[in-house]
Amino acid sequence: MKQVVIATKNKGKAKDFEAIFKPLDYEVVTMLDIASDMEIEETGSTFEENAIIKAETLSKALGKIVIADDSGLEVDALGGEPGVFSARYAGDHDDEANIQKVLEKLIGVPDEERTARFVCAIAISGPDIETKTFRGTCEGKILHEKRGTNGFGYDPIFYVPELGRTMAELTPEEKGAISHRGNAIRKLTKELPNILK
Ligand SMILES: O=c1[nH]c(=O)c2ncn([C@@H]3O[C@H](COP(=O)(O)OP(=O)(O)OP(=O)(O)O)[C@@H](O)[C@H]3O)c2[nH]1
Ligand SMILES: [Mg+2]
Repeated sequence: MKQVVIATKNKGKAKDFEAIFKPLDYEVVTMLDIASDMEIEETGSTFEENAIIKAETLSKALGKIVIADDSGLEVDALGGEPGVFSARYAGDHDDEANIQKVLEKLIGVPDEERTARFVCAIAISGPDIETKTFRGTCEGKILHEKRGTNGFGYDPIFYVPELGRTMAELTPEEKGAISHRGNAIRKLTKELPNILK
């Protein structure tokens, strides 16, 4: 089976990528499998900058084509926070603390003003290709409490109006069909023949 290497250590993202790439006959390999000791500092101020840092760093280390994902939640009533700091908003990769911080900051904010979006920047980098990025988004609303147990991060408080469910109430395949990550990857796969030529 063909392999796709993803510069991530996030198990939740890895599952999302598997749901999207398996139907395309790709095996997903992540840093958890091949570079678990490697730390990549995310010093960028945009999702795109961080995705490029991750893709280029791992690609140079492996000498292979690598895809990276930098993503996060933008809450309108919080001026776009947590944004690029989504993974470390309250505690480093502490999903529960991060969720509670968003919910506390939104106390008193009425439903119609709880609009938000997930953003995902995918970067692809490789020895013989020019680094490129693709952005996918997914619009939704922040609930007052958690619902559902699938997914990761802020999924339990992110309500998708068109589906009447939170991201954490979707299967990985349902999430991939509408998510920021799925949308960014679909843009990438459309361009892949031009990138790899
Ligand atoms: O509910 C969510 N559903 C999603 O689909 C999603 N995508 C991103 N996020 C949040 O944004 C951070 C990314 O930060 P991030 O891009 O730096 O990734 P990360 O540090 O977790 O892993 P890595 O890929 O950098 O190794 C994550 O940790 C989450 O808090 C999501 N939350
Ligand atoms: Mg990260």
